Amino acid sequence: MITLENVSFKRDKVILDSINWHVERGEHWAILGMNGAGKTALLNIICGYQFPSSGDVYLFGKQFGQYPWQELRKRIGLVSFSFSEKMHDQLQNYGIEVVLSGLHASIGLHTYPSERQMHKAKKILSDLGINYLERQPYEQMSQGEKQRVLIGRALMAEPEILMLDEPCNGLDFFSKAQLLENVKKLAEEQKTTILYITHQVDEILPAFKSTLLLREGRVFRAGKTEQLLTSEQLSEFCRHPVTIQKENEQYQLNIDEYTK
Ligand SMILES: Nc1ncnc2c1ncn2[C@@H]1O[C@H](COP(=O)(O)OP(=O)(O)OP(=O)(O)O)[C@@H](O)[C@H]1O
Repeated sequence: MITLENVSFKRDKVILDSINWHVERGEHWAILGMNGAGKTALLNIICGYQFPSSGDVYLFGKQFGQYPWQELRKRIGLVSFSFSEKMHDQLQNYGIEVVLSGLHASIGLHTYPSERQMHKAKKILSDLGINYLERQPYEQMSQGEKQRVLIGRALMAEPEILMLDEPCNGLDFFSKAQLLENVKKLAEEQKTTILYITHQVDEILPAFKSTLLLREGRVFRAGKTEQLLTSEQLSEFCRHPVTIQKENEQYQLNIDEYTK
């Protein structure tokens, strides 16, 4: 579904360095890395918002550069902070309108929705447990509510890949739990492949069976989450001793020096 072969992305410095990565349909991946590791750059390359400096990118079996990427991009739902920053056109819009705008993968609602589309948007809000936001202006929503409405917006076009770029940033623990519950449900439904970017191990849900550890623009490890999220692997990844514990299916990371 997604294949990256020796993909590098350079500006005044190397941002991604010889990335090799393969995602199969139906897999759910967590992409874990520190600030500046290149996680967002990686998503931007896959979506074709940034062009690789070298290497090959394949999406849905098509090679980047050989196919109109804007067509392929429609099959991806992207929820990212930088995107939500561009939502000023939507500020006055109700939750239902924001979700409906996802139909055309564009900002703003350009055509009047059909009854079927309206029904679908309402069902999405209901499935996400946020029907109460249907008639609430986007600008009046909390950060957590905005994020969940934006996930709804991404789902409107029935994406084959759902990319969530640090969706819990800025959320309180309750909003975070609600959002993660939504993501868990989506992952279990298996209708879409999920790529979930985070810096926090406690957001790596059991449904994310695969994890990519990205460090300084390189793949440190990619593989089965349960084999990678160990104290040993993450201490090497962080270049600092850390302890990983798993309680109630949730990973916790403690930085050893500070806890002893
Ligand atoms: N188009 C660009 N031009 C120049 N530098 C860039 C560009 N895109 C990313 N960078 C730089 O590359 C590095 C990786 O950025 P990126 O946003 O991908 O990191 P990240 O892993 O998503 O970080 P964070 O967790 O802080 O969001 C950063 O140092 C960033 O400033």
